[in-house]
Amino acid sequence: TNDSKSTSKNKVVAVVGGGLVGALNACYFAKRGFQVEVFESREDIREAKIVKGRSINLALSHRGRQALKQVGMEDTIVSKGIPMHSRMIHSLNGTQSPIPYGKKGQVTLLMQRLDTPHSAETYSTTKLNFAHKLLNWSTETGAMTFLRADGAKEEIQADLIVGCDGAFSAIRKQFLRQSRFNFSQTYIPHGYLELTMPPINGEFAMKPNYLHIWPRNTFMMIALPNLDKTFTCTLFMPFDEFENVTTGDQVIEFFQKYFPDTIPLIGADALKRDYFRLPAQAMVSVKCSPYHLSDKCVLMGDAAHAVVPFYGQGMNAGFEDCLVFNEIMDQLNEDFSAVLPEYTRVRVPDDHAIADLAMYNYVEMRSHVNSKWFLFRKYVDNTLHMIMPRTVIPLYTMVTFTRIRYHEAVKRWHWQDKVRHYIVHSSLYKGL
Ligand SMILES: Cc1cc2nc3c(=O)[nH]c(=O)nc-3n(C[C@H](O)[C@H](O)[C@H](O)COP(=O)(O)OP(=O)(O)OC[C@H]3O[C@@H](n4cnc5c(N)ncnc54)[C@H](O)[C@@H]3O)c2cc1C
Ligand SMILES: Cc1cnn(-c2ccc(OCc3ccccc3)c(C(=O)O)c2)c1-c1ccc(Cl)c(F)c1
Repeated sequence: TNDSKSTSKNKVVAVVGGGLVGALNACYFAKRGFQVEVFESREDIREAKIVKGRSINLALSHRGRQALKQVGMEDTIVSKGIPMHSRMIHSLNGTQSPIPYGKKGQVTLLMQRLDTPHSAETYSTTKLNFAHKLLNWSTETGAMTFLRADGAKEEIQADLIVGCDGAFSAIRKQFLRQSRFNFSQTYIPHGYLELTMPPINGEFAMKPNYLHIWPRNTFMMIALPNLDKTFTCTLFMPFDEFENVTTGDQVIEFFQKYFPDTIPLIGADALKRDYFRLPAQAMVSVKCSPYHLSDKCVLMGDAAHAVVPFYGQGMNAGFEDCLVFNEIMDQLNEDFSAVLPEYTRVRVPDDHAIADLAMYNYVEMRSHVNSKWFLFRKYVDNTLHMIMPRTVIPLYTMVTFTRIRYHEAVKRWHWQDKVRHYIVHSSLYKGL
């Protein structure tokens, strides 16, 4: 019909979910001249404080930065971020060992979760509808039903629906009823809890430009710096273990055993109080395909692929979804009937690869990564890379500091493992 030829000017794109990926997507479509309506179930976050239980700070790396750059948002986010150029590995005896990420400029950037949603408002053609919760939508007519704060139901139509409503997506529910839709969901036995490490005499309690890691096999903790000179510490531990720690004294005993250096920095009283502020949160891994439904609807971000946070790539992968979709919109000049299936064909293998890599990291770290092993592994990676920079690129480097497609990085990593095996073994035989 001739309206598919009409310019994007008078087409309406409904972005369901105003989180990190929804907000960025709104910018991408608005920049193209579409009329964008964002529907977000939560109240306007300018009123609401920190969302309960959500990770409040995140590691932004290369893929995410490239996506932000495309819509001119990189500078504002980067200016409010703190660069982390190395990991700081905390051993049980309190020794701190820095391991640089690699070359200069290879930094991961601390990003505050609350920064992006309102960036979408910079475009006049974008309307943010808060307190609009999607209840259902029809795959025949594309009509969406929203529940508003006043309890009224509102029916909305759009030329394209972009499902960015997170790991428990209501948009994806309709996909589950389509034949040939593949879906898997796995909860891991670990939970996470966030603790705040306050500044000491107005200064960071630890070195700020590092991603602090306490690898203790089953128990892991990380600390990311915040602009207000606090650190947000995230403790990862099996739910069974969380259930064993029920009193303040047991918390201190546990930290004394595994993270002794953090007790004076978090403060024993704050530790006893904050530890019980919220229950440990669950972590789920969701994989599905296809990501689209005819020329009507497409899933992006956690709605398409929720990953466990052991690679710090969930948001980066979701942001890269927006960038890849935009590249395909250019290639197929915004023809949704061609863009959507091509997006599924290109993006599913990569998002499934990072979901697998994140789960692999979780299993690796949970089973045998303590500080010695962490240091050894990274030392080997960095040394091999120094000796043969074009032959061996550490997997973490490919994932975090390049836009090598996630599934290509995995293929290359398997190939490198063979090469490394061969080098080690052949030199062993020579030595014998
Ligand atoms: C502990 C932890 C640490 C993490 N650390 C990192 C990190 O360091 N780096 C990184 O890249 N990623 C990290 N992540 C992953 C990152 O948080 C997610 O990948 C990212 O938030 C996904 O963004 P999204 O917009 O797709 O989904 P969400 O951020 O979940 O946003 C979904 C939005 O949709 C709204 N919504 C939901 N249902 C409806 C509905 N029915 N109607 C309307 N609106 C709805 C929600 O209110 C929400 O605002 C971490 C995750 C966790 C849990
Ligand atoms: C938020 C964020 C950003 N990046 N990373 C990350 C993840 C894994 C890493 O190595 C895995 C490994 C080290 C040694 C041996 C095998 C695997 C490294 C690294 O190489 O520095 C960095 C995280 C993160 C997230 C959760 C936990 Cl629990 C954690 F520790 C870190």
